[in-house]
Amino acid sequence: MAASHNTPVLNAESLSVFRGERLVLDNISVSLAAGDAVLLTGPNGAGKSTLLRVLAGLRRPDAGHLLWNGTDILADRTMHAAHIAYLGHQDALKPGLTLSENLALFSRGESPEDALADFDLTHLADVPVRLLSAGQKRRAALTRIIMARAPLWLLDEPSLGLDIHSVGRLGTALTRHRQAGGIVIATTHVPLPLDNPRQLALPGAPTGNQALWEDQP
Ligand SMILES: Nc1ncnc2c1ncn2[C@@H]1O[C@H](COP(=O)(O)OP(=O)(O)OP(=O)(O)O)[C@@H](O)[C@H]1O
Repeated sequence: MAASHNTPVLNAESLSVFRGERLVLDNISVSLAAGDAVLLTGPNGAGKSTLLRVLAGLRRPDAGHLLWNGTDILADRTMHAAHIAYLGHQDALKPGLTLSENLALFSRGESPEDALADFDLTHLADVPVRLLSAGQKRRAALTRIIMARAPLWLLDEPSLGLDIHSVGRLGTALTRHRQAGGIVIATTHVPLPLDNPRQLALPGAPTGNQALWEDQP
């Protein structure tokens, strides 16, 4: 079943974020409407994952505004959580549960069969996730994204560890999501199977004192 969304619009306006004492994101603005896709690129440490986490409402920006259909995301992060499907570097699966059991945790009432088939995982449905390979786990995490039925996909290096066939399946899922009115924002260091994405290139760290780091969520 295709997702259907009411012409969502995401506006990020003049976002700035410090990590430790370093300004990682400096006055970043981006606006996306239904069907849009943006690739976040830039060198290691440029702030791509940080920006995704801010867009997901998982981290508060130090300056700027974040609006979903004109409403401040930070005013109601629980509400925003229903709009997003977030794929981080970790696959966020419970290793002791089977693939089906994991997906049941994210299901909004529908069976996982179609989403499992989308990533050729049907034959692994009853296998505990701890026994899956890295690429199989990544495919499982992408299956979870599909099952979230959320309009805004925030994907941190979604093709990491995928074989060529799975990259093709990812492309199909991305296209279908956009055709249904969804939005995709993805970080990547490699080409992704996305038609006509816009690109937001983050410049990366200036050379300078990096000894000011402190651990932050
Ligand atoms: N927990 C943390 N506490 C403080 N600073 C952090 C923390 N995690 C990351 N940083 C810093 O924030 C900056 C941006 O990191 P981020 O992970 O967003 O970069 P990235 O562009 O996604 O990098 P990569 O391409 O390596 O995945 C880096 O300089 C990093 O050192």
